Amino acid sequence: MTTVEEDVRVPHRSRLALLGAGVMGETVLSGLVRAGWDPSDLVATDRRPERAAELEAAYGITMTSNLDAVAGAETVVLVVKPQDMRGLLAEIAPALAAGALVVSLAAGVDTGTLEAGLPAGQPVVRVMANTPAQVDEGMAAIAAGSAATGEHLERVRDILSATGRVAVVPEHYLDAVTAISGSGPAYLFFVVEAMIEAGVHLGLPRDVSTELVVQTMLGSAKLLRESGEHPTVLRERVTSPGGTTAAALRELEDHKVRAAFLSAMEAARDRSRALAAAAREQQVTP
Ligand SMILES: NC(=O)C1=CN([C@@H]2O[C@H](COP(=O)(O)OP(=O)(O)OC[C@H]3O[C@@H](n4cnc5c(N)ncnc54)[C@H](O)[C@@H]3O)[C@@H](O)[C@H]2O)C=CC1
Ligand SMILES: O=C(O)[C@@H]1CCC=N1
Repeated sequence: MTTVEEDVRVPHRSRLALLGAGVMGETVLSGLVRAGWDPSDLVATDRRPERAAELEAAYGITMTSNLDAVAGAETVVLVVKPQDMRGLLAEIAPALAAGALVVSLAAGVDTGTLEAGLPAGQPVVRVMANTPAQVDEGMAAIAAGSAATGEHLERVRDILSATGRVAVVPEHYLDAVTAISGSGPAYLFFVVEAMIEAGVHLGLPRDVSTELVVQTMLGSAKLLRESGEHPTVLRERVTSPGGTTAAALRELEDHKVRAAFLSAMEAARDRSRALAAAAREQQVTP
């Protein structure tokens, strides 16, 4: 890890500043604290004062203004919504230390758009993460902007690997990554919800149905990971000829559930592209 350079403007000498401490921002911050980062090496901001107070109390992290946070930070992590990125870049660009690494977790917003809102040559890394990082089982994909080096990618990998797995990918994969692993937890929770309701419909008490479904989801994920088998093989092992599973799967195929998943993920990919286009149109030069 490089050291923070001396800078007389610096009110907080942080290693990492995180701007936008909502759901995903807290996911990153809490993971770093769990991984043993000293809270005094972290500084964060949120434009909602009550949210800032909540995180300060929960993690002992200094919550400050965007400009204070950015000045002197060697890594600046942006976790605001894509629609709020333009304003945030314009606000922080004059205060960024030369060479500070800017990391964006926003869906859609590409590194070209980020770079256009920052001083020339500022290194940028774009990330797509997900909420299972809250239990250290996250999946993140990262891509370098034009001025980011291997050292910058390694720094981001270090930050994110505190809470799960990290893949380095070409940037043009990131809209698809967003559709699959970024939004993915929501699809799986949706399936869990549907199965719990089905259990209730079949006469199971809600708590029993919930326990059955959640453990089945967890066990199936663990079996997939630990066996290394293809999901088709694992599904076939459950599907006895003429049995109950085959009857259920036939209904899922008849209701075009597989095609619905494909359409859903195309819609997510297209929305990521639309967010990128909107962010590009909003872009301002510092
Ligand atoms: N929630 C998720 O599962 C995932 C979210 N993301 C991305 O993370 C970003 C944040 O999403 P969420 O955390 O879900 O949204 P959120 O709405 O929970 O958090 C955004 C936070 O940013 C704060 N904020 C907005 N403008 C600000 C500014 N100028 N300065 C300081 N704070 C500001 C808001 O007060 C809010 O607390 C989005 O760009 C989203 O695409 C990416 C992957 C997964
Ligand atoms: O729904 C969204 O736009 C964000 C990006 C991926 C997950 N949540």
